[in-house]
Amino acid sequence: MVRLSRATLSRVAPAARPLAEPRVTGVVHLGIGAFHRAHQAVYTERAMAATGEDRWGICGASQRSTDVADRLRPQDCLYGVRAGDEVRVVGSVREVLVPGDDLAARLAAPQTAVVTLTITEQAYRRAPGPGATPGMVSSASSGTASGVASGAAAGAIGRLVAGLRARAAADAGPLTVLSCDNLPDNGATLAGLVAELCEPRLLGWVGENVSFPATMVDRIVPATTPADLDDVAARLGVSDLGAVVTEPFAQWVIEDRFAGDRPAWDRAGALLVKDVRPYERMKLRLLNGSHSAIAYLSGAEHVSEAVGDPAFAEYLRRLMDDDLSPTLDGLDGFDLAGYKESLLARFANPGLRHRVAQIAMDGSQKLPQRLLDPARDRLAGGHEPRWIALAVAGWMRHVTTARELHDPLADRLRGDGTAGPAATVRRLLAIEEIFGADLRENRVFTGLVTDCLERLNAGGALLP
Ligand SMILES: NC(=O)c1ccc[n+]([C@@H]2O[C@H](COP(=O)([O-])OP(=O)(O)OC[C@H]3O[C@@H](n4cnc5c(N)ncnc54)[C@H](O)[C@@H]3O)[C@@H](O)[C@H]2O)c1
Ligand SMILES: O=P(O)(O)OC[C@@H](O)[C@@H](O)[C@H](O)[C@H](O)CO
Repeated sequence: MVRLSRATLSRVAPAARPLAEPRVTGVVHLGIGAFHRAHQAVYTERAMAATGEDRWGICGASQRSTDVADRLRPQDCLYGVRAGDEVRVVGSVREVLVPGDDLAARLAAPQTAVVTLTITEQAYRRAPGPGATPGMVSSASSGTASGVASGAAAGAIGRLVAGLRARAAADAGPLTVLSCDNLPDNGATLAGLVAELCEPRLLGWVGENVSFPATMVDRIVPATTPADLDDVAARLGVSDLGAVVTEPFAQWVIEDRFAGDRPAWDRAGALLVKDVRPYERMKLRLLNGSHSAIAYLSGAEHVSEAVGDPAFAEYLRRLMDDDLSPTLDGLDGFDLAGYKESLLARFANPGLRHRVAQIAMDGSQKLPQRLLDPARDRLAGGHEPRWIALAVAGWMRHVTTARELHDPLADRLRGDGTAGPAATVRRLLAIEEIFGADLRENRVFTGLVTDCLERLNAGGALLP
């Protein structure tokens, strides 16, 4: 079958062709994975279509491999997004850079006004040790602020800082940097990590010229499978190695604090607000918290199968109702009950082959914001977060028994397989990077997690 490209677009049904054809690159994106292609790139294309502007083309940068570039470059960076039964070719991406390409030059270009990032939670991790560089876990000892300045060896945030340095030198104007990763306070978190890597003069320039608004992003985008590619090709009539499959739902809430110009994302359905935090907590705790519970407790291969089991769906309801939603505030007038039911319906979507193994990855970087912060809130109010404790016990069982463990802390998480539940809980709760210094001291929490792990190991029922 002929490959998707500008030259073969005429074979695609008119209704499935791109909505916009940008002529200028105004956005640089770090970490051009599946999520960016199905979320920010779609909003950006719709924004251009709504305004007629053609200056918000995207330059995507792959940080770690040439895979996405190898797929998209032969297709003139066009790719299909299938949401439900609808497939459309997206035209907002203009260029994909690979490691070694001059990312700093793109960040320093005056027409670049916005940088977006989806570099995964672990890329924001502060590696242990003095002078460590975020996203540089394995080479922490060589990461100093001046080492980052030299560029190539540093992680994604180091490369962003190198770009900011080039932009400051070129006096290329203000820039907005938007973290679109599933982290609490993602804007402030990123700003803090950037600040740690800036020398004083650059820090002054960043303070005056760069903003880091917080964002809440939502759209379930599983990793694309070969079957997805076949399906999209059949629907488009051309082969497409960059396709992504997602759900019809999409949400983007952005703190309205831009340093300069931006695409009209509000015209594409994004919500620009003063304070993202209530939305961000709601989504990280209810959606992502439930996702992690599914990943460590359900035993299913895909999310839809897990929620198809009525007993497991009931567990998720109790987790959300009893332990997670009571920790949310600032949502007056918002239909929280409707939101929770809509999450279960989204999870049940049989068209999304969302593997629980994908969600289970890097749990040490996800648990704190998804499940441990709400557990703290409940404990502080004198409540027993038993459903959260069950999910945490599920994670403990996972990290101590998984044949392959994908986690930056894997070496510290694996056990020798001989310890009993109480010793396992004690050992894992002592990892401060995950549990802080407080949870291991909390008798209620320790007791709940130990009971749950005993029950799980004994093959006990999830619901008492
Ligand atoms: N997929 C979703 O449903 C979804 C929804 C909301 C938010 N997100 C956010 O987007 C992130 C990426 O999801 P995805 O589905 O695109 O994943 P993906 O695996 O398709 O892409 C991940 C991208 O991040 C880069 N990356 C990975 N580790 C990195 C590191 N240490 N430093 C720098 N870059 C790194 C990869 O090179 C790749 O470009 C998630 O971790 C999450 O924070 C995803
Ligand atoms: O993408 P991660 O690895 O942060 O987490 C896995 C899922 O929980 C997540 O991707 C959700 O699908 C997404 O956050 C929905 O908006």
